[in-house]
Amino acid sequence: MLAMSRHNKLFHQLKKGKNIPLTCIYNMASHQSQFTEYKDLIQEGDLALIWISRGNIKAVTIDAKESFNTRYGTFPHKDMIGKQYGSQIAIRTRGTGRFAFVHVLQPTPELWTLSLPHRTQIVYTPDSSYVMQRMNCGPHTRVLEAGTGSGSFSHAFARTVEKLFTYEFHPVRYEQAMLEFKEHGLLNENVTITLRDVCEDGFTIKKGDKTSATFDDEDSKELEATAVFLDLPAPWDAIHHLDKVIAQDQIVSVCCFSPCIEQVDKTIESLEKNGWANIEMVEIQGRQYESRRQMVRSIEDAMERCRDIKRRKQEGIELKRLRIEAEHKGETKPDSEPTPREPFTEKSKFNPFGKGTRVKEGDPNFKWKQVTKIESEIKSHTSYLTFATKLSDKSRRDTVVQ
Ligand SMILES: C[S@@+](CC[C@H](N)C(=O)[O-])C[C@H]1O[C@@H](n2cnc3c(N)ncnc32)[C@H](O)[C@@H]1O
Repeated sequence: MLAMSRHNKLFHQLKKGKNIPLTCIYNMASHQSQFTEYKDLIQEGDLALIWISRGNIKAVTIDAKESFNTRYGTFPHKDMIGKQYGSQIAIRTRGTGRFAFVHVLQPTPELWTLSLPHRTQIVYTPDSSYVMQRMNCGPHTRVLEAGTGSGSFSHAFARTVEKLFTYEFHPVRYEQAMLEFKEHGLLNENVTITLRDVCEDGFTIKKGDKTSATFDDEDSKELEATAVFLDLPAPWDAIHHLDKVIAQDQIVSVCCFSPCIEQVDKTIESLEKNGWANIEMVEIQGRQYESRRQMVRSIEDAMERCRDIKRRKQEGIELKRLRIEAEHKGETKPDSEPTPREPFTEKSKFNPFGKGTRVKEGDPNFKWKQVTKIESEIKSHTSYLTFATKLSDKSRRDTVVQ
């Protein structure tokens, strides 16, 4: 059995549609976020990501009494405790007695994106990293995100920005994301999640709303957002609500993530109508670049190749003539075959244009240059990214200018 933390148990209950009181979520043992604080050693209670193979990473809560099961065998958590994050843990496999191993990794937003439980489509790192740098996200950025979905992008924002206000209108997804953020120590840090249809009701967070925000004397939260990320089916319906909640005296960036060009069209229309500027649409296309060595060929090689073609042609003509003659004489084979050709070059019949003896890439007997080969297929298109900026208060402030 996989180790089942309290988090996982609550998660299962949520999946079965059971109502879990918020107090229960809040009372869960809170700890510092492993997503923002790095540590060296694996400890009891840690959230660890177990790398089994590329594309197979599992999240577990380390518990000395539990084990991590794979098809190759069982890895007791107690063998992991006290080891450095990144360590390889090996066991003897059942039956064969050979070794099987996993690596225990510290959670990062990038690894979480690869291992999280999918409740929706998610934003992957090639997009999220580009969006964050385009919107100049840093330790002073205050971000509005809708919808939260599976919380993939929320984890990346949470590591970088001052404050993240994320909104989700699906009640079960809201509860699940809230639970996950709490478990990952993000609610204590800089993340607020609110149950909200942002297209209908905008972004303002008030006392009495269903939200993880806590209130002291104030009736509503001051959002003062400087960046907005909308991953919604109809972002154009949310844009007119932004004026109330974005910073007035700073350049605010917005990015809308939409899979269809028709959505981009409607979004741009709404951005223009609501006074957003510098509108630009970007598509991220991911390709693998492979570093290879290519043989450097000289003019002499090319000439030798031409001579070789000519020689082969003449040999072919001669052979054909001999065969016709043999046929006339009623023989099956010609009396004589053309004399064998000379080797192409001194380097043992090597033909630098592909035919003949194969040469291993990098063979020190030949000259090579480093080249890049790209995959012809584009794999990672997920959505179009529409960016825009807005500066609401354009008045000159002499104190700042002086
Ligand atoms: C594609 S998912 C977002 C995935 C997220 N960006 C991630 O990386 O995990 C879109 C989410 O938006 C939510 N949503 C759709 N319309 C909404 C609205 N008007 N207000 C708030 N959330 C909404 C959906 O319930 C869904 O969970």
